[in-house]
Amino acid sequence: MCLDDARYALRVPEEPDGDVMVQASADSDVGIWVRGVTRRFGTAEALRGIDLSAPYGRITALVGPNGAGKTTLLLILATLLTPTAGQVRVAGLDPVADPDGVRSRTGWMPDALGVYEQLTPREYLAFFAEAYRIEPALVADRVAALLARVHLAEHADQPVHVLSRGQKQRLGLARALVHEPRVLLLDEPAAGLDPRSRSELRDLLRELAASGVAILVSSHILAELEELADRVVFVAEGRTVSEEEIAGVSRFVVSGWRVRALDDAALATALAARGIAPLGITAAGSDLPPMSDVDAAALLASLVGDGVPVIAFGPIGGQLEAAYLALNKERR
Ligand SMILES: Nc1ncnc2c1ncn2[C@@H]1O[C@H](COP(=O)(O)OP(=O)(O)OP(=O)(O)O)[C@@H](O)[C@H]1O
Repeated sequence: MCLDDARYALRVPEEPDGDVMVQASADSDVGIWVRGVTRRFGTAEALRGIDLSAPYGRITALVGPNGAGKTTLLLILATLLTPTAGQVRVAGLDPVADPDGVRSRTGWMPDALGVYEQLTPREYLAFFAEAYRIEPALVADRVAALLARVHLAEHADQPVHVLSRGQKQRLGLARALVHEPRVLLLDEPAAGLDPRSRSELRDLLRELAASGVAILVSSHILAELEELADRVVFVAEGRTVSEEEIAGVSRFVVSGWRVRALDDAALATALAARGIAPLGITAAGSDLPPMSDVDAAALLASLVGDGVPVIAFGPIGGQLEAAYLALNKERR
């Protein structure tokens, strides 16, 4: 078990399940609200000015290169680090002034989960439920429901050390949910998960968002975040570079579009007739030069209208990846 995990669970408020008034604030309609946050470690500036919002009911992706400050920010939101300057509200509360209040409303899943290897998943979750002061009569049912929800019911009574990495990851998610948080912070939650587990994680996070939870998730797997998230916050060198709706990131597409058809010859003929020369042709499809969303939509419609059996048409590398690369290019 890592120290942060123990500190996090054990410093919880006296009555997290009670009707605690959420501190009124202009920003209490968003789960997470961050303005001008900086954090220094000695002379190193890990965060130099982060702004972001993560609304309730939505999944916000935190995207940035190695060392951008994502984990530092998540630790601040989880009350495990204090900011050097700036304002932070999590579930309407200030993590520095009211860390216990924030912890009672926040689920935190770090990238490397420390677990008590000798406990079983059932015992492990019951331990955290107790640490969060869940009503004892409710613990067994809540733990059983969580184990089923993360597909660990059949391993519920084996020691944690026999679980695979992916199964431990799912146990970590169950732990983050044990006190039914309103805000969920996930650092690289899909690391170590196989494709099926990733898709189940996606479904579970979508369900939680639909029930009103504000979710902030960092990951390097952009294609996956693109399917999962509603919004994205790009960070680099400790600063927010851009905050976007996923639906709007297509405006960043710079690297071109990829089209694939069941009939390669028909596609080649149709493109040539429109004066479009592919930049390259691979098994993945024909790579076309950059064009606007509107032009891409018109081209797709006209190819389909002419009977070309198109089976895929989209930005090369995915919209989020294209936006990420475009932003990095702008910055250079
Ligand atoms: N305790 C610390 N002491 C000194 N520097 C630190 C400390 N923690 C983080 N940093 C520095 O702060 C910067 C941001 O680190 P952070 O771990 O937040 O980045 P990240 O975006 O999560 O990176 P990654 O994607 O690689 O996990 C890095 O330059 C890192 O070296």
